[in-house]
Amino acid sequence: MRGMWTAAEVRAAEERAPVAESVLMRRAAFGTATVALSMLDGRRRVGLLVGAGNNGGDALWAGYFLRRRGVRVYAVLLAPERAHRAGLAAFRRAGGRVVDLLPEVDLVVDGIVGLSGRGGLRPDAVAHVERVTAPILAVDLPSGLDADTGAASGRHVRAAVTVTFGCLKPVHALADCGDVRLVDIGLSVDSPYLSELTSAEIGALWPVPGRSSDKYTQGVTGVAAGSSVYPGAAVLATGAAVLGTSGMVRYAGAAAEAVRARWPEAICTGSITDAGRVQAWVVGPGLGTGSSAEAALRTVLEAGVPVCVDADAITLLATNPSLSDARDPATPLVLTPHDREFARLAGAVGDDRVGAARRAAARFDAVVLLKGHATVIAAPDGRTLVNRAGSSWAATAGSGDVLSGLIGALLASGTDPLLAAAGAAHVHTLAADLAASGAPIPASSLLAAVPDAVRTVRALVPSE
Ligand SMILES: NC(=O)C1=CN([C@@H]2O[C@H](COP(=O)(O)OP(=O)(O)OC[C@H]3O[C@@H](n4cnc5c(N)ncnc54)[C@H](O)[C@@H]3O)[C@@H](O)[C@H]2O)[C@@H](O)CC1
Ligand SMILES: [K+]
Repeated sequence: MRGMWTAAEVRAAEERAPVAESVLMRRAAFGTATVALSMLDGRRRVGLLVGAGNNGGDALWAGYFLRRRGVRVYAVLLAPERAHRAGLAAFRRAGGRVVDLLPEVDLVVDGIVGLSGRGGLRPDAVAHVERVTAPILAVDLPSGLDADTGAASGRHVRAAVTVTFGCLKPVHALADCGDVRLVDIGLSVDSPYLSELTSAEIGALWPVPGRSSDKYTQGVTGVAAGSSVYPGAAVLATGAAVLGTSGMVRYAGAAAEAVRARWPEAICTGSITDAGRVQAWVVGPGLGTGSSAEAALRTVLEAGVPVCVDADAITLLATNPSLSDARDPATPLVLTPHDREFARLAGAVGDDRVGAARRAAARFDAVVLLKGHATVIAAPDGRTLVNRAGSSWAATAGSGDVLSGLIGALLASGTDPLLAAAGAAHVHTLAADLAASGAPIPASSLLAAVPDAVRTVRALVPSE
């Protein structure tokens, strides 16, 4: 698990550190210089863009270390009177040159602004950044991005590599920071604000049958989805539940014929009340928002088993909040909104996607999976995970139906709801990458790649 901490948490850790800020800065700068040398690969000209604070200080000290390795280093000071004094003195002593405009260089170090950055790049910084043709190494984070939210409220630096210190920050998973390198500077931090599971961890949590397993061991997933207008959503969600685990799947709804034709292994009925026992329900994809859909949602919420509420069922919950009263508060709920569904349910997402998901998770006492290129998954107890997509191929019609089917299958297996949602999101994006391999794909191809994706993450699990 890779943890990420907010700017405030990093500052608190800095204050607790047993060494002075200047020592931390030199460690950070030495790490930056080391990464810069690896990027230079023998070339010898570096430019620094230096802002007003300690981020610029890191860059200047990195320039000092680079000078000691014989690199020619030029620095543009964006706020000369506020440039880090000790860093600038060391840089000059070592033979670094302060210039008005960067000459042609092999690498540019972005020390414009770091953890304290607010808003996008200022116009003077934009002018310097726009002239850059060399790869950019961002110090701590690409300037112009927000450390905690990854949001770009204006122009920002596009970094080939970001070098960060002590611990990762949310921006490193929520925005494009290029290749992120972490340098240990001896900070100690508590439990993370946001975490990302590794593929091997997803592989380890994925339910697989043991020697004594039967079709019930991994639970029975119920799928209440689809309608005569949208039978495809039912076929996709049921298929994902079928392929996600080796547990059994029951489908209940108006698309029973279509589901039976595609997935003979699913047990199909026309109504939820006839479906029999399940260990988790998926409700919503293609269900519609009429009275029968509302009745279906109410029935599964009353069933006393974990429920994944997706698509139309989210809209129903948003328009009729009293439906939540049907739920036994002890049973887990997973909500899987995209931004528009989230807005109906809990107000506009805004720039702070992690904060928005966390607030909604607390308010609805549910795991909230907020879809995006970086999908944020928040649990009511505050644990928050992020799943980064390797590509955007999963952004296609029907893709969400596959995701909710996978979540349902993991919930039925008894997996912790936060991990069920995060595990499903991970396998879902991986399946999209595997299926697409560089070309657009329909959701049915994504679905067909689910076994390959599960195999891929399972293969990474270290054998006992
Ligand atoms: N906190 C820590 O533990 C450590 C921090 N270090 C460095 O210190 C940095 C944080 O330094 P500071 O808190 O001095 O702040 P920054 O260097 O991030 O920002 C400095 C000042 O720039 C101004 N500013 C804000 N937004 C701006 C924008 N969009 N454009 C231009 N100027 C803007 C503000 O006046 C701000 O106080 C970190 O990102 C990291 O690089 C490292 O030296 C290692 C240790
Ligand atoms: K920076």
